[in-house]
Amino acid sequence: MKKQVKVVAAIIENDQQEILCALRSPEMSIPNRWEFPGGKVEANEDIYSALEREIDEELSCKIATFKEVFNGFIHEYETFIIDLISIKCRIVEGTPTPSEHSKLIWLKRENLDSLKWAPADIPAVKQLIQEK
Ligand SMILES: Nc1nc2c([nH]c(=O)n2[C@H]2C[C@H](O)[C@@H](COP(=O)(O)OP(=O)(O)OP(=O)(O)O)O2)c(=O)[nH]1
Repeated sequence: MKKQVKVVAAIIENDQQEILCALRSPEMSIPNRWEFPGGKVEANEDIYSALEREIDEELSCKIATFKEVFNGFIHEYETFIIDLISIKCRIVEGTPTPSEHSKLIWLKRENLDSLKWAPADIPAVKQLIQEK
């Protein structure tokens, strides 16, 4: 049976209504695809604290999360099943600086579909494009 992992992803919007997009590096799983930064929720961790921890580790900055899920989607990859939970956030301290990702870019909603997203992210991307 495939393992199911619970992953939280940050939809970080800046004052110019742009969204932070992160490119997975060639060394990561699902290489060279764009995603919303984040990672796996650990046992006994709530989704919001998990996201704050992941963003601190991956991007060296602090976020505040909206305490609601923007989009939840279960996607079956070849080797595992992902329960991807996307949550809107804003930066409260520091500037996002990549440590694992190849690149970070800020994009207006209408340009989000120009990127090659990780398959599990597509519903969240579509919802973002449609919401305004
Ligand atoms: N952070 C994040 N991960 C995503 C997204 N979409 C998506 O399919 N994923 C996948 C990629 C990874 O397999 C997994 C997240 O794991 P992770 O970012 O903690 O990476 P990891 O190094 O612990 O995982 P792995 O490479 O060992 O599989 O979810 C997304 O938008 N954000």
